[in-house]
Amino acid sequence: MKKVLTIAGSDSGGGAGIQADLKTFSAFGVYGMSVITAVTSQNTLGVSGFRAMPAEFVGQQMSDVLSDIGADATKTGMLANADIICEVAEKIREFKHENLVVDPVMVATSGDRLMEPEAEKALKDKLLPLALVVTPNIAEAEVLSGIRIANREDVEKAAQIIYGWGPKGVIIKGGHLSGEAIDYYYDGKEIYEYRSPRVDTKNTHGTGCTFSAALAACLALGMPLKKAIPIAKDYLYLALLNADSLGAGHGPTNHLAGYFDHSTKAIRPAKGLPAAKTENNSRKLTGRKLYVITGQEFAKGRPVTEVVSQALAGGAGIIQLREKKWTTRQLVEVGRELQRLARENNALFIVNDRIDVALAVDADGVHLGQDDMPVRMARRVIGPDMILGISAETVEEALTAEKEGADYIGFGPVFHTDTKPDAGTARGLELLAQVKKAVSIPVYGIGGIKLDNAAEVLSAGADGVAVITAVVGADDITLAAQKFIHIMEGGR
Ligand SMILES: Cc1ncc(COP(=O)(O)OP(=O)(O)O)c(N)n1
Ligand SMILES: Cc1nc(C(=O)O)sc1CCOP(=O)(O)O
Ligand SMILES: [Mg+2]
Repeated sequence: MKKVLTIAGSDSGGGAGIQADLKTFSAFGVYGMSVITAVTSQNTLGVSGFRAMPAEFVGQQMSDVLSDIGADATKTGMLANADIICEVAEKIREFKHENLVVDPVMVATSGDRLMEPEAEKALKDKLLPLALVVTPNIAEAEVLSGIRIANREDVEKAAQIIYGWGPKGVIIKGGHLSGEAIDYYYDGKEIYEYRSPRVDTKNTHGTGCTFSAALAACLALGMPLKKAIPIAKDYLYLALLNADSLGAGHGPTNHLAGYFDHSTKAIRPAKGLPAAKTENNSRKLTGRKLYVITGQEFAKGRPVTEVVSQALAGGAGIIQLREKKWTTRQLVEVGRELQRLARENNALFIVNDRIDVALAVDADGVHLGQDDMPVRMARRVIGPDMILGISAETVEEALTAEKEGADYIGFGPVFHTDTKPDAGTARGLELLAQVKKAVSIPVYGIGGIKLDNAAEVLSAGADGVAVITAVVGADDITLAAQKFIHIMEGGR
């Protein structure tokens, strides 16, 4: 398991601090450890008081966990005073810890101070230079930068000033500004925006802790910051959306919203967690130029398993099970067999339309169209590691699919096809080229692709071709697949 350490204060109310961090770590499937800097006495209405730990005892906790268990990422939250900050910074340096998320906790949602004002200098001088990223909200960014923030321009200025204190990145969380919840990430060169719809709730206690803990968990899981930020943001969005009103004030968010559905009282499977694709998914497709899709009615009476075996023998890199008229039982039975055949041949196996079948047979991926489950929702259901292919016939559809979590685009119909009666008119090679330019995930051309036009499809930019009849309907399936590959590798 990846291991994540939080160095923060205990929240007796359970919604922020150490408690929020550990719940978040659990939701991301990482092993959570805690170094407690202070014990606060608080509930949803406010903080009635806190007792800080002696600084050297904070250091002792850090030494004990880091020398034995170690951590793939660490986050800091409430550090209470300058002595603790200096001690934490020293230990971070001693253990050469790089994946450090600093959440500069100064004031609670309730308005209560959680850090002595004199400690700000220690935070800037000692800890920020060690941070991979610092995650102030607007109020904290104002304190750290010394400027008032009212708009995006001010955010940029503040981010640059804070960057000057030494962190490798700055995320200013715009949740406290009005309108959409926009977070701004500054990497020293550019400002990136991450948007999510605003959740209308008073249950915002612990949002900063939760976001930074999610970020640390993602870093521990090996994601780069640019990838981790939208995932942490998505996780927080779901936690806010599913927050129950506990207590009379600002209630906590629902850290385990991805696991437990309060409306049905059902434990959700882990695959229901908010998830974003891994970078790796698209890379799994690299070099796989021939994508063969089944279609029993075009197979001249040969069983689908035989067709697929022959296509694999000819070098098909991806197989899709697409049988519109089959029962679920047929799909899972044959699906299981096709998955086995694909693995044996080092190919990928994708199921068309049916997420449930794809999950049931442990397929490598699922392919969905524009009328199927929305991409984000599908991604949540299948988890981060399964390949998600999405059909698109315009640049806009392709861009949206990519943004929402698709791993590849099936663009079509490139040419006229009778195989899919509802496919619409041919979209052409020019539009294919535009789609390819617009997205950074692989694009497969589909629809009416034959041996005599496959090379043009690749020249227009496609990463490969997806075909039904040209392979499934060929007299010699293996030979047809081999010829496609030969042509696409530059042969004639
Ligand atoms: C690789 C690939 N691209 C596109 C499609 C078409 O999917 P969809 O638009 O959902 O239509 P149906 O195939 O379900 O009729 C595909 N299957 N594969
Ligand atoms: C399944 C499918 N999807 C299409 C799309 O445009 O999205 S065209 C298509 C049929 C592809 O079959 P053939 O290779 O026989 O033309
Ligand atoms: Mg479909």
